[in-house]
Amino acid sequence: MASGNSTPHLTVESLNPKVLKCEYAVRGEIVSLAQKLQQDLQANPGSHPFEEILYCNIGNPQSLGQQPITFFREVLALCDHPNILDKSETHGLFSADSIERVWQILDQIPGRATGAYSHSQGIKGLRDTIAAGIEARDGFPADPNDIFLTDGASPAVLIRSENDGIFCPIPQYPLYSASIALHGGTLQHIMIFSGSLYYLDEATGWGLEISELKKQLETARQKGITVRALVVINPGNPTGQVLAEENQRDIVEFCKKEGLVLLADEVYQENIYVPEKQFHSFKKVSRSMGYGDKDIPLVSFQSVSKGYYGECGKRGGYMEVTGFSPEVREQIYKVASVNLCSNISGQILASLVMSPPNVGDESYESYFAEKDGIVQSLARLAKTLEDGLNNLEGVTCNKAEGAMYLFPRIRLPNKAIKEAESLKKAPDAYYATRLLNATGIVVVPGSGFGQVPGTWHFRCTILPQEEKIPA
Ligand SMILES: Cc1ncc(COP(=O)(O)O)c(CN[C@@H]2CONC2=O)c1O
Repeated sequence: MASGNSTPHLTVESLNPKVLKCEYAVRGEIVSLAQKLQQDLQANPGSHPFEEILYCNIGNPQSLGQQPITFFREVLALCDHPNILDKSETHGLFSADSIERVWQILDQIPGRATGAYSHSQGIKGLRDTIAAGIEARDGFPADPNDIFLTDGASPAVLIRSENDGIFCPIPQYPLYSASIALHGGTLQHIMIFSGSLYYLDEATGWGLEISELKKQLETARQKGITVRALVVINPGNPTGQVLAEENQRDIVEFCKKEGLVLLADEVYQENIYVPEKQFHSFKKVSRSMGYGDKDIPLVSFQSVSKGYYGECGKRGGYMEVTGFSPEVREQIYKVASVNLCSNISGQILASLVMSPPNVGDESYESYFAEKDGIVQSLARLAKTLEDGLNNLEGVTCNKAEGAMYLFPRIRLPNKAIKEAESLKKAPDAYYATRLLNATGIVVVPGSGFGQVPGTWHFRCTILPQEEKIPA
């Protein structure tokens, strides 16, 4: 007898509250509205005061016309179809060094099968290549067994309970706040301490003041929160700053002294646009201070989604896990093994990103020309957009030293703020909605990243093709 109960078992109310608490502004309601406007334009051209939607909300370079790196794609294509490797036509279409690299990679894959599951940390030979690439970058040893290949830079955040805190920068990339919400921890914002609110000082280019970190840690402890890790995103998202090496040393010292795990998100390490800044990995900084594997727990994240490669959809990346006891390492491995392994194309791409063609290789000239062309274009875009935004009334914008975004501050008249409040919207979300409806440009409200109360921002990517930037 069918039960008379027609009440649906699964409702929003019965979902895991941690899921409801999780927010990710990069693809929030503004994007949903943009997709609706896009459908309008397709159905009724001329139905809005613009011809196209310009998605400046997400760091997705190839969706805006950036071309993939030829060498990387030649290797990926042949790895997935090795049957043509020996054909003469193939040698006419693919470079000798990409064919050579494919043989090397396939010899590292059991059964040469890119369709098979791999080791849960990723294919050992590819981890060897990545570790060698890290050593070449930093000048310090890297152990392939510390490398976990991942489907993108998805952090392994160590959370025990609601009273565990993770220090995240404000503004922060909402992957962290979302992940922490899902895992049930507390997001302990750097520079935000209860009572007197103090954030990263926009006027000093978003640097990390250690003195305030110390105060914040004290406040957290008084609230009974056990801060366990510090997330640093360098270059920064959404703020685009590149940390000075001195500042990095202070951060390492702070984590060492306070017993914090340092989570170094370095996915924009190849996105540096100003000559006065260079990328220094936190691994290199900590080792140059004499801190070895036994002295500081450090997890470094890299991704194939950013840099000059922009292979977001291939879902590749790694985390280098150092400084943990064998027992903790075992637990991290166990969690990684639950997902069996990351996708093989992403693994191959991660190894290519960390070991691209060298001077003298057949592909080097074309590889370097493509890479340099993309990085120089991004640098021009960052500067052009920064200047354009600073010329707008009521807008001020720090330069983007790196990464892929600008995070301008907008000064809104009280009338607009009142109107936003009446619509129960954050003023910068109201601004972003009005901007979208008027121009078709999609940006992310600053309230999705966190900001000093009473200040309003939005995040805009530097990714549209150069010819579109003047408009
Ligand atoms: C700082 C940072 N870390 C990690 C990631 C995750 O990257 P993958 O999972 O693709 O490796 C991103 C993606 N950036 C998002 C996506 O596009 N715009 C953003 O702000 C990021 O900006």
